[in-house]
Amino acid sequence: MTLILLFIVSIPLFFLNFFWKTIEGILNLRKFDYKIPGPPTSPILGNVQTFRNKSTVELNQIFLDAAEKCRNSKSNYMKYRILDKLFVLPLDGKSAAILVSCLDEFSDSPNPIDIFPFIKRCALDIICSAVMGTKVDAQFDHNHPYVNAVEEFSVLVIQNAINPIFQIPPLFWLLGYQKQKEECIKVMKEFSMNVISERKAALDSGEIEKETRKRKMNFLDILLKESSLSSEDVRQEVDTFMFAGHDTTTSSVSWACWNLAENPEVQEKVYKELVEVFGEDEDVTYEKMSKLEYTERVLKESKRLVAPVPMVQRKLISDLEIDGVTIPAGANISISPMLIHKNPEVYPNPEKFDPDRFLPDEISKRNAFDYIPFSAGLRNCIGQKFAQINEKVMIANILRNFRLEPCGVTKPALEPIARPSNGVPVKLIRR
Ligand code: HEM
Repeated sequence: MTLILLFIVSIPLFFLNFFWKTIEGILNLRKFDYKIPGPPTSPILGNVQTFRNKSTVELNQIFLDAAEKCRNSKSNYMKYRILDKLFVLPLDGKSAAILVSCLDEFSDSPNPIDIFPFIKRCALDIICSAVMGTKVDAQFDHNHPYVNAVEEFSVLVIQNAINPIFQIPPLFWLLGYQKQKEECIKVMKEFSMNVISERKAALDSGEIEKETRKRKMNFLDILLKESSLSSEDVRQEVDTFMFAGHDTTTSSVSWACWNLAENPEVQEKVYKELVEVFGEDEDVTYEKMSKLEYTERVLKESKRLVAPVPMVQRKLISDLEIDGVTIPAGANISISPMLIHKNPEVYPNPEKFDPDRFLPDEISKRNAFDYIPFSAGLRNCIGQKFAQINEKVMIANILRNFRLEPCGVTKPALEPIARPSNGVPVKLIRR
């Protein structure tokens, strides 16, 4: 009898324990509710109704937790030094060339092909070799355990951000997602840890020469040189770069392809520029990339039209007054590059795709904060130079080989990274 009683009492306690964090979070948020103008919030549910299928308060929390962790990381300062080095890595023209050969199979087919997964696997290959100095060959080996784990985990993170059901730990667990998440993390951790240990051993034994002028170092080598970092610190940094780098680049290149497909006259101008700069020479060099001025404007305009990171989050450390409304210190706020980029006072006819908005004269008329695809301030994107050069390499390879024709419709999904909801459905016409 006592056992049964104990069992009955323990069930609500068990659930209260699971829910406590959620309840605490809601109570904390409600402290600020009444001071902030905007859609009314209901008890317990808060803004869930308003944000359902759009963005969520939970989404904010995920970003805030990540930012908090990063802020406390001891290698934070170091990242800024690494940035320059990451930029001078040899260009990865090989991965982009593989992308072309993978797409070639579908060229001139009467059926449309979604090129989004191809771009994603190429971005993963590029980032893996730049960050870890290793190959996962995602473009060939679609069943590579690391690649599968990264993809599965990304889906779970997105679901976690947009689906309030995922915020209820017992449900998350009961539906089997917790186990799936843990397995993905295990595979990813083991993979990066193995790469780190092997690289460390090779560096220590002299099998791979330490920093030399001949061999440009990858991100992992630079981290391993920092004696203050434990292997776990290094792993966390590597994983951050992997995750911050590959989905964002995928989104950006995908939208550039889509916008080019939808704007054939712009696409032809890019192709003309590529022919002028490359001629018959296949080699991808920094010099050639710097000459692709029109292509650069196209990529910038594409990130204006669809910001790959639609929102960034901050926690206010002091009161902030905007237009006579005070937002109190401690509030979580979202800043939306997506909305800022569509301000008609700054960008007339904002839905129009017009790369000439990024001619030097036009840029000089605007405030620097009118265009923030990589965010702004101290915590802006650390990989932006690296990202921009790789975007160019991928677009140059695709467009030199294919003409893109749009098929169907695709829209930015309201997720932490603006994935095209319907992929990038195009016809590939061989040049
Ligand atoms: C087109 C591609 C990319 C876009 C649009 C993009 C955009 C962003 C944005 C908006 C942030 C948030 C900053 C904030 O909270 O204010 C960010 C952070 C970050 N990005 Fe990128 N990113 C891209 C590619 C990359 C790449 C390729 C890497 C690594 C090689 C990278 C590494 C990072 C890191 C480490 C952070 C966190 C910085 C910090 O917290 O100090 N990103 N990125």
